[in-house]
Amino acid sequence: MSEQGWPAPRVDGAVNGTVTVPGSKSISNRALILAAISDGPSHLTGLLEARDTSLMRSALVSLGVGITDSGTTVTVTPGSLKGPANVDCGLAGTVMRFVPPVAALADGVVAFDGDEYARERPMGVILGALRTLGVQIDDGGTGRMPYSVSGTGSVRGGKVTLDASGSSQFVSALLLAGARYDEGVDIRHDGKPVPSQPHLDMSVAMLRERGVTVDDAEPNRWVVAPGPIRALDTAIEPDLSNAAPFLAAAVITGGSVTVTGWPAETTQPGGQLPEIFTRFGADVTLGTDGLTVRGSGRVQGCDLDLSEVGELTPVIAAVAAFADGPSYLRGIAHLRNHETDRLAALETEFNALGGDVTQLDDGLAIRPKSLQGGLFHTYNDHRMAHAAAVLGLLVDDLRIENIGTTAKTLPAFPEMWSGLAG
Ligand SMILES: O=C(O)C1=C[C@@H](OP(=O)(O)O)[C@@H](O)[C@H](O)C1
Ligand SMILES: C=C(OP(=O)(O)O)C(=O)O
Repeated sequence: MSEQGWPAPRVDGAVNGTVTVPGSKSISNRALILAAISDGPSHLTGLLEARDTSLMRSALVSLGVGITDSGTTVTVTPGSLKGPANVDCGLAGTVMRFVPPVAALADGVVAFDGDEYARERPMGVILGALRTLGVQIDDGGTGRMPYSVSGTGSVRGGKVTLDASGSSQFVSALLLAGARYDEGVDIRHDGKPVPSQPHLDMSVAMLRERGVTVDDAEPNRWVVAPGPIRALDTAIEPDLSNAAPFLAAAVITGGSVTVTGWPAETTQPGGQLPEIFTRFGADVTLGTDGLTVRGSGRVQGCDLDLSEVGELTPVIAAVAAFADGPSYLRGIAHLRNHETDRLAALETEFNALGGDVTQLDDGLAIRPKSLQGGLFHTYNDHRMAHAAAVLGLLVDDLRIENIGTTAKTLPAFPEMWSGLAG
């Protein structure tokens, strides 16, 4: 199977159906982190069960946090944080960036490592910021994995200036733990714009829901007051970014797909999917049964700024490959720092099927061409696999190398996809 790849289902008509996706990765891992450093036990329902959340759970347990399952409820009980501990980050940005600021509150040494490619993902900005806030860190001067955090049981905190143009996760990481620092945190961003604004809003909203005072009124500045984080029983929203490939199937085949449980309001980047798919020419409605996307049978080329919703890019690129004219996806230079260099990977893999994709300084130009089948490489990137599956609906004999990489955020993806399109 691995050399041959997973045969992507090919359809010769409209894809129609209803899909229920599990919990949001980004909300799940924030809920786990915040519960772990809050003032009492929290009960979480709808928590995502996938590689990234399992790595987060193991990391927190290794620091002394209690996490137990009872039916569909996960109970997180804060404990006194301590090392020594070893944290496996896998390829999860939310683990490699969000856990070090928490480990800094532990008493003892916490060592971090991860997948081979995790060593390529930038860490220097967040490690440097933590040093400024009084934390001792050893990364051998590399600004990358592996690194260790030597905690003393408390962190001074205070003012820090950083360049978060490479990833919003550098800011979110400090926001999530900052209330537990003696002086809180006062973060200023200095550099090109910070991407992924919805994810920053998500961090701020989840802190406020737990009684933390966060001032983000001034652009590029976030001030978190020191104080307790209240425990909170909460239900996690479905992962709207993981809903994207299923909805895209309707857009490109002229079908109709409903995703259940779509929130009326959300801080997830997927909240922008209705607008994006409308731009491509689909009809989108939000009803009591969920969000329904209906393809019109025609996909319009688009010029889109995806800087706020970068993680949606691979699936959007796949939709653009079937448009009636060129598309330009902009504002996403930071995707070169994701699970793989997504701009290079999309260019290489689409073009290997006969496509015409070129990298821009900050994005991709996609000129639709007739595609032929072949083995699509995923580079251990779940969203490359989603993009390939979308292409495979309308391309003969497309095979996906390492479909198992979808386990990062949606282990059931192959069965769910076959169920909808097979
Ligand atoms: O905070 C988060 O949960 C995330 C922030 C974003 O990171 P970048 O700002 O690095 O793109 C996003 O792409 C990632 O999938 C999840
Ligand atoms: C960029 C992503 O993940 P991570 O949380 O590992 O940065 C993603 O899921 O698209």
